[in-house]
Amino acid sequence: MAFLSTSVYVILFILTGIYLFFKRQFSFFEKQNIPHLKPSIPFGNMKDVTRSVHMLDRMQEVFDSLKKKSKVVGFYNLTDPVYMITDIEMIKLITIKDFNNFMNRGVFSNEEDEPLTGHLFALEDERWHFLRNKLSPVFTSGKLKNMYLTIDDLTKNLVDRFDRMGKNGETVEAKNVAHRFTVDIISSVAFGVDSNTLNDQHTELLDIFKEFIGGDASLVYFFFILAFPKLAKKLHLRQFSKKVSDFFMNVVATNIKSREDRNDVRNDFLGMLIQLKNKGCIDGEISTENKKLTLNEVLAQAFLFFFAGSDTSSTTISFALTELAFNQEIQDKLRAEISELTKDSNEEISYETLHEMHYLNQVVNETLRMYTPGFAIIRQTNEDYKVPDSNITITKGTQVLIPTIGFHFDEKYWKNPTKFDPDRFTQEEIAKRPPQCYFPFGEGPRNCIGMRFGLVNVKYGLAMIIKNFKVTPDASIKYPLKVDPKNPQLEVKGGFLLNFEKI
Ligand code: HEM
Repeated sequence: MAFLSTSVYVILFILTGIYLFFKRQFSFFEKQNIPHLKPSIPFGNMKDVTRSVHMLDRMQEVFDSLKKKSKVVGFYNLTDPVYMITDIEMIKLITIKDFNNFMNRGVFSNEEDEPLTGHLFALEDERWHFLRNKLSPVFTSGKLKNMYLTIDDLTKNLVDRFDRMGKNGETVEAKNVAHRFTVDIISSVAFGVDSNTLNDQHTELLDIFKEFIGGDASLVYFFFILAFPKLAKKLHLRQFSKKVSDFFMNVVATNIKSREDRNDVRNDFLGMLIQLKNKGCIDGEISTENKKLTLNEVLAQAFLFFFAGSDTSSTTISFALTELAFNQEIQDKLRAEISELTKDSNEEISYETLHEMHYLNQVVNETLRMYTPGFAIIRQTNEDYKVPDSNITITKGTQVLIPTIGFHFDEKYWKNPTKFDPDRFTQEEIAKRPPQCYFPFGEGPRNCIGMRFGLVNVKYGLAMIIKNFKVTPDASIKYPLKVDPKNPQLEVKGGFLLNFEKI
């Protein structure tokens, strides 16, 4: 009997402790008098996210409900309070003017246990600064031009693949093919591996990618690590499974060694990373700091390029193709531009010609407005930050979230924002808007380092497909397109099912 009553006390004690913990966590914004949506125990503002609501839609909902109340509002990522920005002037302050206070993202990194987490996206302060300086020359347009031949070859494989599937009368899941295309490009230039997944070879890379993204169980794990990076590090949690880490470390380290043994010097990403490891600078670049990269630093960056670059680019291609399938007049106009600019060049698309395709640029910009793969930007404060012209102070060490998707659909800047309309991106229309309302690649010194490379992949892939095929939607796709809430990336519910008829 005495044992029973002790157990009841222990249970009551634990339950009271849990209740007080949630109460304290969820009073954060109330105490600061910052507007927020009521959190629910235990998920905060993340209730139903990954089940019936996509994270992107939840951010949009919070942004739309609170944007008129304050330029900074509250959002509970599970129990972790995060400040959400709803004002474009604040974007400029956080990402550019007061960058030194918002240099970091405060995301998980644990190089000791897991060297691959020492990548540019996660690194902080001086380590980030050092690597960003070292890596920036890798992404200049001159270097990109050197890699264009690789992209060119693989784009032809992409057309062949669609052609084969089209001839068989198959409806194609476009993301599956577009993802193989971007995986082939990035594994070639970042790892030195000719993966050829477009021709169904080396598909273990695709399996590893799936494992990296994970299923439902790992999504909860993913959000836990995102919300509590310091605790996750203390608990020695891994961000990637050992299988994923071992695979990449082995593949890339083996290719580095093989290139070094053969004295095989190339100008692709891996080649330049090897130069940074062995000499501390890239051939032909002037560097004030010749400190070299370690092997682990090189492996972590190659790993990041693969994951940051392949899915973002293939998602953009897939949404663009699907919108073009539903908007035939836009597709025809785009095809006319491509045909006009390639008629004197044996139908080839050179690097220079690609950059002359202004309507293609508009189509891609509009796709990235509506279907932004990086639908929010994260920063973390180093010090308390007083928000100008307000009573709000952003507390030191908390994260700040800039919901890109909220601004990309804000009627203040975009008329009829749910309509796919590339004409929003003519020079005249761009000049009518404040530039800060559109930022698919982030903003400021910590923006996307791979933007040029990503855009070339997307544009070249799209141009070659539209030049060669008439794309139509499968009857099963619903329009307007809805993203699948169960998928952490942006995917159409049911898949990007399209038909490709050779022209
Ligand atoms: C359509 C394609 C892409 C989109 C939409 C995209 C978007 C983004 C966004 C929104 C960020 C965060 C920026 C910020 O916080 O201000 C980012 C960061 C980053 N992206 Fe991309 N990205 C794309 C392609 C690529 C490619 C191809 C690579 C590399 C090969 C790449 C490498 C990176 C890296 C390394 C960072 C972290 C930069 C830093 O913290 O200094 N991305 N990207």
